[in-house]
Amino acid sequence: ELVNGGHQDLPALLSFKAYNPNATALATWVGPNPCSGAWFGIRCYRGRVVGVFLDGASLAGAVAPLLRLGQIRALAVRNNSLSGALPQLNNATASPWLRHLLISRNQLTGSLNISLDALVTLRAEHNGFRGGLEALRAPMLRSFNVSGNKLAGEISGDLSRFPSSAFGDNLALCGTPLPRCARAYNALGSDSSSNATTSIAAQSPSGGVSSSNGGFSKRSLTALMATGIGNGVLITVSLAVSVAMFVYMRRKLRSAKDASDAALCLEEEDKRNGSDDKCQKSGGLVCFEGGEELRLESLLKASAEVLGKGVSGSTYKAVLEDGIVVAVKRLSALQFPAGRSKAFDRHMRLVGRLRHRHVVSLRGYCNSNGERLLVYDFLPNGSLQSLLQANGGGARSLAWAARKSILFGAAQGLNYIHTFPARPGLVHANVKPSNILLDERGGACVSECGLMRYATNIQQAILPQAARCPPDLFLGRAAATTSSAPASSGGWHGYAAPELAPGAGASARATQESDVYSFGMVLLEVVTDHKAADGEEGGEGEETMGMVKIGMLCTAEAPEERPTMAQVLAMLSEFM
Ligand SMILES: Nc1ncnc2c1ncn2[C@@H]1O[C@H](COP(=O)(O)OP(=O)(O)OP(=O)(O)O)[C@@H](O)[C@H]1O
Repeated sequence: ELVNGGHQDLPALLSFKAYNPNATALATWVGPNPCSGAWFGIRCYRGRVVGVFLDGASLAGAVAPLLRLGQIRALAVRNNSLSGALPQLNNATASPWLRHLLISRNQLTGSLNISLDALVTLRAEHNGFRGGLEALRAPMLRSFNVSGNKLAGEISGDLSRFPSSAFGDNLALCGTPLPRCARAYNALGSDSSSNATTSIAAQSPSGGVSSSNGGFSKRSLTALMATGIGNGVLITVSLAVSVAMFVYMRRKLRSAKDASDAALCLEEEDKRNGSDDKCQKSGGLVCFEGGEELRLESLLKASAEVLGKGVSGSTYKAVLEDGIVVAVKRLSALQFPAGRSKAFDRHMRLVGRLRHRHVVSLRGYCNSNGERLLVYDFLPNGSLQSLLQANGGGARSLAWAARKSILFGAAQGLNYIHTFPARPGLVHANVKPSNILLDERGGACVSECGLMRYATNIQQAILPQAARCPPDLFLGRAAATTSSAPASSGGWHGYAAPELAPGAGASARATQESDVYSFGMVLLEVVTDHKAADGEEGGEGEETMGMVKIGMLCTAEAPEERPTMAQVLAMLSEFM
């Protein structure tokens, strides 16, 4: 590491320090050897600097010198005042080992001209980057966000696999996962057009329509979890558990050499040494693809609001320190008692692998001390339930094309789940409108795959038999609502298949056939609600009848008579 008598990485670090001669964070950057162990925020490996961790250190100047460090693998300088352009980064100009580049919330400008084979994390949100994304090539990228910049142009190729929240609030980005470039597609109808390109950061605090206490003021997730929503006994227990977990995690993190370092799972990656296992232990949180940056500590500290409470638990919208928004589901201790932990873990690891544009991605989960938290992508446009419930004719204004698109999307998501290579095959087990969420474009995403198979007291939540008839065809909205479940109950309601009814026996388990039944119930509600509200237009009457037929097939009494989701999808595609 010594070149001409000096440490090879010294010039780059001192160039950076020159911008910040009086910065407290860099006060320890003195002496000839950055790897002496005394330099704050520096991580070395075999005598070379491999990590620089200076988040929130009130630093100014250019980031370029740090990117000249020849062996750097992780650079985290979020929440500073760094400015100037990001240099062109490729395997010749930058460290070929650079895996994590976290530069969000600075004042960086210029274009994102990056072509790095090893790059896994690129967090560049909330800067002033301009231009397009065509010069961004990083085949290994798993965690990515460029929202809140001034980017424009088409999102194409590999980058399209990231969620729309990764691109939001830019000047003029378009193409999958954002609306098409030529003309913004708006599946939700006229009123929601402004939502189509809204960034996570710019969303309304209530996250669009939700079934819940919309006016809840923002508080930390720990505080909200501790307060609970309506369960006095759980307050103390959850507070104790949360505080215990928090303290435990803090101690663990403090013992680490550098707290920021922990955020990158760097050590784990070094240990795994190229293993392609995508799950990493991240401070008590098992994280999956796209959730690598999640830490339990920051989750618990996140500002949060209640989205709603169902039988399986409570769901919160949590805004993390770096502006990332996630939905955190805290499973009810009653429904998910501590036992069967291994089976639960196995299931979650499987669900964490589901990646489909019509399935809400699980980014991580935590299962310890009886506390079970699931972290999902936050979907900003509420659920199908909230759409159908919207009063003042809101549901009726949902265009026929949008209804078909939501059903088609949900069917694709379910079909993906059913055909996912797993033994035994995956079952959703709780298909209902509140578990069909809407993304930025109004596209449907199926949420909470398989959770209910691990609930133990679910029978208590089942509504009376009377609530389980399919909604009467062509009834008005009010009548249809009465015949299905009270939407706010959040329980296992009228969408569940008859073979799972109370009294069917403890051994009655949800199956792919019962999922098809529930989907059929949802379909009938969506289709008949429209007919009652809007009257016929063009070929819609015929289409309605055709769709109703599909719904009736799905809701056949005998499970074996129901079509598979693949068949349902094929039938639905006739109408798309
Ligand atoms: N990932 C998410 N993004 C945005 N909103 C969500 C997300 N997950 C759930 N929600 C919303 O939060 C609310 C509560 O959801 P939750 O899953 O806790 O209850 P539920 O679906 O009503 O009942 P159940 O417990 O049976 O699933 C619902 O309105 C749901 O649409």
